[in-house]
Amino acid sequence: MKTPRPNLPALALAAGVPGATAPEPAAAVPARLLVKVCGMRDAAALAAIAALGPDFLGFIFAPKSPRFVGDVLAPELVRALPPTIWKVGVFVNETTENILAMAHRFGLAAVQLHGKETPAQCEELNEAGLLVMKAFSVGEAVDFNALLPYVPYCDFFLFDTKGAAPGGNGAIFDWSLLSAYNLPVPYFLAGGLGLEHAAELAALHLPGLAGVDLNSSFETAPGVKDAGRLGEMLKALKK
Ligand SMILES: O=C(O)c1ccccc1NCC(=O)[C@H](O)[C@H](O)COP(=O)(O)O
Repeated sequence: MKTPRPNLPALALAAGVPGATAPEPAAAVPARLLVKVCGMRDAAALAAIAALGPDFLGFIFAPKSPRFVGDVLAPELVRALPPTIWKVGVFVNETTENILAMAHRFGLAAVQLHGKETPAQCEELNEAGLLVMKAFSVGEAVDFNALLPYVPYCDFFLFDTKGAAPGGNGAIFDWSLLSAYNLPVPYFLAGGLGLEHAAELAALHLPGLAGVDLNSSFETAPGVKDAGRLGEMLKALKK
């Protein structure tokens, strides 16, 4: 059974995706940054954070991460989240078979590939009906040409700070590196984003920027998100 996908046209419009069409004027959302809260692991906070209305919630299925879902979070809790929120499984160099099994078990509508996944694997997952986000680590420079083979199979890219771990390093990178972005895939900005960046992010204009990814800066412990601080951030970003 396919997991129902939230309203992609409305999200695409919000993100300024080229060629996105309005589903109905009433359903169109004002232009604003999409928000993904990543690394959800704490059952106690899940409902409170979902109630804040993030566009995407990320669940990490990389065993080495301190935010690894493992057996900590019951699949039913994830499946029961409102259908308006995209449930994203975050994977690092996982097989397509295992990704699809987890997507089915947790009712995931989207996958974020945070390792060395190939365009062919993105294509397989896209053909399986999942929204595909491919993450790329950013150091001193970005070679956008290297991303070209991924363009046909990805709904979003995600640019994250290069660090010791594949993700969740809690450090920002030089966002001005993205001012030369010229590909048709919208992207999320990730890496160490915190409340202190809210005003700058709300005013940020970068080609292709669709949303922001929030993670370790909003935690009291790895995987334990602070709903109060996240609420403040969402409010600031939606102004
Ligand atoms: O967060 C993790 O532990 C993680 C581990 C392995 C792969 C990906 C991971 N996170 C994916 C994300 O999208 C994070 O939100 C992103 O890396 C930014 O995290 P942070 O720097 O903590 O804001």
